[in-house]
Amino acid sequence: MNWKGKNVLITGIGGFVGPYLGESLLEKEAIVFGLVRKRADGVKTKSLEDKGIENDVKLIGGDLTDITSLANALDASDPDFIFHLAAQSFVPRSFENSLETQQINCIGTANLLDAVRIKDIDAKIVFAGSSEEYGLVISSSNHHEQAQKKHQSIFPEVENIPEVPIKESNPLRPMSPYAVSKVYGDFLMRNYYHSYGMDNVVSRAFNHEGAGRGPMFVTSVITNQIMKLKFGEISKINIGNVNAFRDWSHVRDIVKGYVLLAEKGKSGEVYNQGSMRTNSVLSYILLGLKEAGWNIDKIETFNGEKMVKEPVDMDHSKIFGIGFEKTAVDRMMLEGELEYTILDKGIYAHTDKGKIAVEFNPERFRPAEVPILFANTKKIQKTGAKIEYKLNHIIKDQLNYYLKKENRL
Ligand SMILES: C[C@H]1O[C@H](OP(=O)(O)OP(=O)(O)OC[C@H]2O[C@@H](n3cnc4c(=O)[nH]c(N)nc43)[C@H](O)[C@@H]2O)[C@@H](O)[C@@H](O)C1=O
Repeated sequence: MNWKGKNVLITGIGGFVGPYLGESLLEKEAIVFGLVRKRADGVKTKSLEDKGIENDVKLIGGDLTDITSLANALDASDPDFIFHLAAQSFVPRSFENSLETQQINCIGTANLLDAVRIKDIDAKIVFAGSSEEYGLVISSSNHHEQAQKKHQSIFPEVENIPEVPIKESNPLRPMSPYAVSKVYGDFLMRNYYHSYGMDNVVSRAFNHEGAGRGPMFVTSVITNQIMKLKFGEISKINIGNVNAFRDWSHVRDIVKGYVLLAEKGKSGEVYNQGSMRTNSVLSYILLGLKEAGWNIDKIETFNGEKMVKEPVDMDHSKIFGIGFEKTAVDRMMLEGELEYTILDKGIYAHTDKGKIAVEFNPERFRPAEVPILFANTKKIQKTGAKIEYKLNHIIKDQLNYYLKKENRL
């Protein structure tokens, strides 16, 4: 498809993904408009400045919760395509500020859809849904059994049949207000397609990371702390639930997917976006330490219990099709009843440069957790989507970002 001269409106262009998408569409010679929230000191453009595209995108001040501002943004941009990325996207914040999340993510999406409908704008909309919509997913992994049992009471219809890798047809069992808000947007997009013939496509992207990822998300929390360790600014790693598994992609691969969905995605349909690999938070830490120059000999809990018999192959990208039994977390669970020891305290990673403490902080745990996410992306692959970045490339990009002192927090 030729993007030259096409008008594109990106909501949330000032966030993490928006600047990457804006940059990619500018390279294709599209005319990029971006909705940014107005603040007393003007519009927020730091993430666009970091990419050097702040003068190339046409910024429109507005707010999803104010339908008039959306109508104005549609007038100003006359879009052929809309990428609706704007959202309150941090899961813990959605527990603390549930209504704010519903206002922005639910009402905001409804406002955008209605503004497009009422103004009779002929634009294709790509909506940023989320893998969080799947929520409680049944895996065959032993160590998730406890978490699954605990939450099964919320979803009594759950059967114990493994559901990973997760297809688009998987039941949605959202586990946070954020996840519920994305289910709302996902269904409303499709409803407006069925009801009014609007050209709406839903992306359900699994976690995506890279330089500039918000500092509160776990991969930033980890890589920021690893670089601080490296420079002697802290002496240990502070983290929450290391047993969670996520399907982490590079943001650039997901952005390519968004563009392909705009070009080839079918209206009214849903497409997973992810890497088809899954790794634990603990693996991200260990792999991060390795990338930053530490060689890990063994891992043990603070109580001196051994967690792995030998160093683990920490890039699990090849495990698809085999199961997750070979990951560090699974091994430690298979070796004994270590779950509570681990969750309460922490581990030491013994390295060639001394031992590093990884402390599990109960304040970083969530009221409800999504134990595992692992994408089946066969559907989007038919549009030509491919994952190019390996996990260690993503980690390297993030470590390089935090190499700069001014980026470390
Ligand atoms: C696709 C989806 O992706 C993201 O949602 P998320 O998966 O909640 O991302 P996260 O990086 O905050 O957490 C990942 C996992 O890591 C665990 N974890 C442990 N320790 C810490 C910790 O210290 N901080 C954080 N944030 N998480 C921690 C935490 O409990 C969770 O299991 C958003 O972009 C969302 O908008 C979205 O749509």
